[in-house]
Amino acid sequence: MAQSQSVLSLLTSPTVLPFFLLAVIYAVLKVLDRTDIPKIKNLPEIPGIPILGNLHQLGLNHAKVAQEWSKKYGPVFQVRMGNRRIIFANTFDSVKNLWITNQSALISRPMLHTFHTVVSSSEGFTIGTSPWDESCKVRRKAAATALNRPAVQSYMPIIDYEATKSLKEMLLDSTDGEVDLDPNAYFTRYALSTSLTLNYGIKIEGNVEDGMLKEITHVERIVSNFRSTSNNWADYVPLLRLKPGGTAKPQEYRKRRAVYMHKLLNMLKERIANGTDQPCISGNVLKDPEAKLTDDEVMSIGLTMVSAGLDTVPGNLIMCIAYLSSPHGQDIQKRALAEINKVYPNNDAWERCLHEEKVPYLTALVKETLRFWSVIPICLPRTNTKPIKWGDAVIPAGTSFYMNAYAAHYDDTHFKSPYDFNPDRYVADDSVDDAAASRGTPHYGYGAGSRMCIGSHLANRELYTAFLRLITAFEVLPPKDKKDEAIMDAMECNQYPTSLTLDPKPFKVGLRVRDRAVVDRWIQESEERTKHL
Ligand code: HEM
Repeated sequence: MAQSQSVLSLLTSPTVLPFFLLAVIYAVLKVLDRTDIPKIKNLPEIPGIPILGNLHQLGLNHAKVAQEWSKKYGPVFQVRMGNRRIIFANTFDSVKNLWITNQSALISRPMLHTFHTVVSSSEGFTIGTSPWDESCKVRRKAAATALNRPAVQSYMPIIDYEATKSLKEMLLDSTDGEVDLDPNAYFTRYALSTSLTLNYGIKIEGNVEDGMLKEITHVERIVSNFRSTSNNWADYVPLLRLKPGGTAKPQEYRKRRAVYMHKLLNMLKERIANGTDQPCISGNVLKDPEAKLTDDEVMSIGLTMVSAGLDTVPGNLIMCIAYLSSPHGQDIQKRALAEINKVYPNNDAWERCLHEEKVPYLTALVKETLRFWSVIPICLPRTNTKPIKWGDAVIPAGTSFYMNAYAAHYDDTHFKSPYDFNPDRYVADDSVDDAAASRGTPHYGYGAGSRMCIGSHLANRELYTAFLRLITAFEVLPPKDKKDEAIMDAMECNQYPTSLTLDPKPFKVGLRVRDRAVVDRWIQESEERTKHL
């Protein structure tokens, strides 16, 4: 006791105290400054500062800043985001090497504080946010089977119904081209209602003002921001988690999400009990005595289905429509219509597109949209379960990897004139210089490798059908008022550049119906075909 008192008085004596305090501060800084993975040898590192690392330098637009850094530091480099070491890959070939050549090692996902600990504390994780384990494997397999090519073909009546509903509403709301429209809400409903019908057999019955549509869209958008790799500094700097009230917003949105997720599942369970349910993915799992999925796993598939296509499908659709309204977009529409008419001279494309994808230029338009607009500029993060070699560097297991899909999509060593919107780059025609892009991996819009998007067949069919029907029904024109014009740049058009998925700034387009009588007939035929839904 006497000894510890004398140590205390020595430490607090005026000559020793300043040095003691400095030593304490140094020790605390050393602890706070530690990273999950030590500096990796033989891999360029972006110079940063203690504790924050490079977090502050990455600013509001990580994809752009990292793209700039890659010009000086090379395609792959390490950064420190607070206490995490992250590998950024920024070119087409470096992504291919890490994500595809090393796909068995790069199979897991890191956990981030805001999303995994706060937002997901009750309803669990989606498939796309789950680290790789037995449960993730089972859920991914169940969802992938329900979203494979033949399964998606059987869902085409739903896409027929939803595409018709949205285009009909746009036709009426634009009063035959007099009123310019923001296409966002129409295609958000298209994507969400399709996913809900597939998963729960429940569709959004109302128009674009529907309450459930608005609530799910708003909550999922905010939740997507909590998933963002750049939005939440508390994910990287643990000290910030102590900030009073810091988790209030994530918790509020967790609760709001829980309300509709449980409501949807309970509605389905009730319908199964009454024998009034429609065939659907969660229903199949709930009714299958062989299915070995727990209630939490069924909830996880539901969460995945609700959220996965909600920003991504409409983001691509509406930004392509934005482009079509531009002066160059007028030429693209003319070319697309000519190609459609060539394949379908009898005016039956509206119906035939449900069974086949026979217009290569439209398939190319879908691919170019996914590349050009890069709606997930920094792909969902990965972590490696085994060491990965990059040049002379060995990246240890457990390191986080961020794919800069935006930079890879605008990599001029892979794409000719990447800043031009040019569907022809994906038309398999040898006269086009980078037609090679149409073979192999065309783009990273759906990610790459072992945890690539499993909804890509569904999304491709949703995009192809909507584009074909839109272009055959309407001329997409610039808005009458210049201030309503969309911004034709994948980064500048984003109202929240820190969000995980592109959140387009509002804009409007004009829609002039090509032939009202023909479009009315197509709508009527679709409504007749899908009246059982
Ligand atoms: C145009 C629309 C879509 C885009 C651009 C898109 C994009 C992506 C991307 C970039 C990833 C991460 C892949 C990776 O890490 O390599 C992903 C994962 C995923 N997507 Fe999509 N997606 C779309 C639509 C959908 C739809 C409609 C569904 C299902 C209804 C879906 C289900 C999933 C799932 C389950 C994962 C996680 C896969 C895993 O972690 O193993 N996606 N998506």
